[in-house]
Amino acid sequence: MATVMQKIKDIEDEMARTQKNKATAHHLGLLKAKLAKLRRELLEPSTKGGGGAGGQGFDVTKSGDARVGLVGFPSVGKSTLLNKLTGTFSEFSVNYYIKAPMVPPHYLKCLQKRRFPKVASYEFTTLTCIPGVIVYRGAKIQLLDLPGIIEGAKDGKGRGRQVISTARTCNCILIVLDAIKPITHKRLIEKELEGFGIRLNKEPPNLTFRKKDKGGINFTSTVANTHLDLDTVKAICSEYRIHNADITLRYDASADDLIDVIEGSRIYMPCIYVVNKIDQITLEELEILDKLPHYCPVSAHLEWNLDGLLEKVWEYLDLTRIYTKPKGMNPDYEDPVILSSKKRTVEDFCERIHKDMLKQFKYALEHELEDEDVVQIIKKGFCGVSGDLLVHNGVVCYNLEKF
Ligand SMILES: Nc1nc2c(ncn2[C@@H]2O[C@H](COP(=O)(O)OP(=O)(O)OP(=O)(O)O)[C@@H](O)[C@H]2O)c(=O)[nH]1
Ligand SMILES: [K+]
Ligand SMILES: [Mg+2]
Repeated sequence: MATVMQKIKDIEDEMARTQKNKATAHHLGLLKAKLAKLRRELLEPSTKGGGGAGGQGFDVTKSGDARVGLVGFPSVGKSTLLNKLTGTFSEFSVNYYIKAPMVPPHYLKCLQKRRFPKVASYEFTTLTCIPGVIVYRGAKIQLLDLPGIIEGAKDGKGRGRQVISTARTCNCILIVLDAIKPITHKRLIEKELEGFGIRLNKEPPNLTFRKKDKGGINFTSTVANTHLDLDTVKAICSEYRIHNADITLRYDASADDLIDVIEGSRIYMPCIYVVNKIDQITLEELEILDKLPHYCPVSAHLEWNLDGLLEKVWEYLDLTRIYTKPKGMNPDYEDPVILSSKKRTVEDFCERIHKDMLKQFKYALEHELEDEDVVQIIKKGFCGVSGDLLVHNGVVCYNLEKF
């Protein structure tokens, strides 16, 4: 019997042979669905087809407000970059904690155990996942240096699957590229991540897919669509043994988008292409790189543009800083509470600082907080305090005192 790997290869070959046109669209859709199913099979730890590390990532405790993973081919400079970022920005980095008066004990513990990844000219210098932490604009950002991956990583080559499984747990991925290596490397790494269900710099498909008991496949679209027709949609659904469903597109979705929705478990993640070793290229080449979307050229070794990179990471993480203001004191601008921009209601804020606090609020929980808002928490007694919302010069106060 053909292995899963062989089946995947056969389908990929057939897709490459098949000309793309209206007549073959539904057949290609079917092949894509088959491929997605086989890839999932490969990733499930229980199946025999994949071998290797299954869907398990490295065992590194998540810490801080956000996690950023460095992914790339061997020897592109991932470890150099991590060392420089956590070393150069010492006022933001681990040293900060040692000087800071209120070092959370678990951070101290992880600092004492801290290792710096080894840098060397040979490939596969880093064989495990090495975490580092920086503090940037008050946010604790965990950086993960990951072993180099090679083509075929998602299918079990090298430590690739472990690397990509770990990448799935990140809030942002840095694909590190070598400025003097072929540009095709970018596409190869993207393919490896995509094969593992990671979608880069992409919003979740804006389409609804609702299974039902009867009525067949009902396909509607609110916009003109160029990729999907009823035949293709039916072919994809039949591959998943779905015979009754309502599908509504609100944009020009592709067969892959529909498959992503049916498969579920896709992760939509911001990604920055960090082109390293720009000390090796000409100014003209650098100017071209600088204009490409999502690119950030750096030289880790010479520490060029590392501040630019951090700024971009900050932008892509899209975090919201909320300062707290103890009663009768100035807001604490040193140690903000960090929220994701997608989860930043007062309720989310309370949940972050204390689960119990949530019970004490009755009002204002739905209010969305803005970056650099100040929140004053005034607690009184233990009983059901409720809140009055005051917004004053961009300062948000929850005045609970009068209750
Ligand atoms: N010229 C130049 N060389 C660099 C730069 N950054 C890293 N290097 C060199 O590239 C080589 C590989 O660096 P590493 O940091 O070990 O690369 P890596 O991606 O962690 O490699 P693996 O762990 O093996 O996957 C080393 O010889 C570094 O000195 C840079 O900005 N410019
Ligand atoms: K190396
Ligand atoms: Mg390394």
